Amino acid sequence: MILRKLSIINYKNIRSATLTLSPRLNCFIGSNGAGKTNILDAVYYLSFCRSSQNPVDSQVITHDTDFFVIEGGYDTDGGDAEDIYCGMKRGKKKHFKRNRKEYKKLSEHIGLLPVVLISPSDTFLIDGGAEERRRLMDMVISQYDRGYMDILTRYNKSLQQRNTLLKMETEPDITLMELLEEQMAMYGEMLYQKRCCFVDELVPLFQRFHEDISMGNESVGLQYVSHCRRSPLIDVIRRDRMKDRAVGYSLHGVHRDDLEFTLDGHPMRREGSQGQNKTFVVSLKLAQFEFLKRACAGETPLLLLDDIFDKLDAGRVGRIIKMVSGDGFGQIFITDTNREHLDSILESCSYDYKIFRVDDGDVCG
Ligand SMILES: Nc1ncnc2c1ncn2[C@@H]1O[C@H](COP(=O)(O)OP(=O)(O)OP(=O)(O)O)[C@@H](O)[C@H]1O
Repeated sequence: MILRKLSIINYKNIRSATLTLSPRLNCFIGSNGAGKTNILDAVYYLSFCRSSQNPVDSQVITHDTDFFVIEGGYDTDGGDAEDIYCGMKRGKKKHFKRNRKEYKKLSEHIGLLPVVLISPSDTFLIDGGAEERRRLMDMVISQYDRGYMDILTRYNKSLQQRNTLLKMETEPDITLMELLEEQMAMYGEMLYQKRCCFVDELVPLFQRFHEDISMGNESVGLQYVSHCRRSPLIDVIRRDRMKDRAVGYSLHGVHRDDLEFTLDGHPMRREGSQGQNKTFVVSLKLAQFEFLKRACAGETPLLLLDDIFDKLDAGRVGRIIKMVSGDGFGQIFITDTNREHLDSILESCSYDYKIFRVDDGDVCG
């Protein structure tokens, strides 16, 4: 997958930019706050119909303007051209079109343009709550499994309805409670199976990348933790109905799933230094890239590398540079404030590249 051309109007601090991109390597250089991340975020938006940073669409519109437009011209690995348009007026619904035809449901678009973003906020995967790690699983699986989001939505709906019953002051309708529990168990087991398959395939890829970047200096682990592991989900949900009534929400189910990260057998969150945490999440995201490349019928995802070298020592930076400039990766977008890192990438790559300078929202190629 190649993004040939990107046009942006009024997206955050980028007022107007039309970029003809390199099919391999695109570097965005500029000082802090210049708008480098905003360009990568616009690319992310075209794949996920949302910003990676801001869930409120109206907030991505440039402050004193009342609409934004992002357009991308793509070539798939199969040779098809795809023109994707997204536009929104302040206070109105957003429009998302593929080859000039508006989507009925945005979920139909997810997965068409696989993308992996590696950014400084990825360390939330380690420091943040289980929700961050579940979101990672959901985001990756939904890119190659069209039915996944639908099952997740059905599960969440049953969960919400059950939680409403649990909060009732009067005794809830037992037949309805049982029905909702059966639905939660059915959709929950389906999500569990899909998450298990994903994690089983991801772990060896992750460990290989981690070993290459850290030169085997650290031993890391990643394990999927779920209530489904213990016994059938229906039993787990029903067993604690009284406790659930006391607290007013469902204590068990795949909405409590987590990924456990370890460093030399200890929890990563307590144990890892900033550089070790960064190495962990970069390896995890590169594994996600490799996984998606295999899962998305050979369509190579775009790789967005936002300021990834911070906190890493020179050896690790060098090994990551060597990796991503190799043949296994497709089109890359990379931001940095520091020319030095980019120069070493450019030295080690023998292929086409483009450098864009970003200054206060203006982009020059
Ligand atoms: N809706 C908006 N309208 C106008 N400007 C915005 C909007 N949202 C964010 N910005 C501006 O975008 C700028 C941040 O851009 P961005 O995160 O792309 O910077 P960067 O070049 O990646 O910087 P760094 O090197 O510090 O990561 C900030 O100055 C912020 O005020």
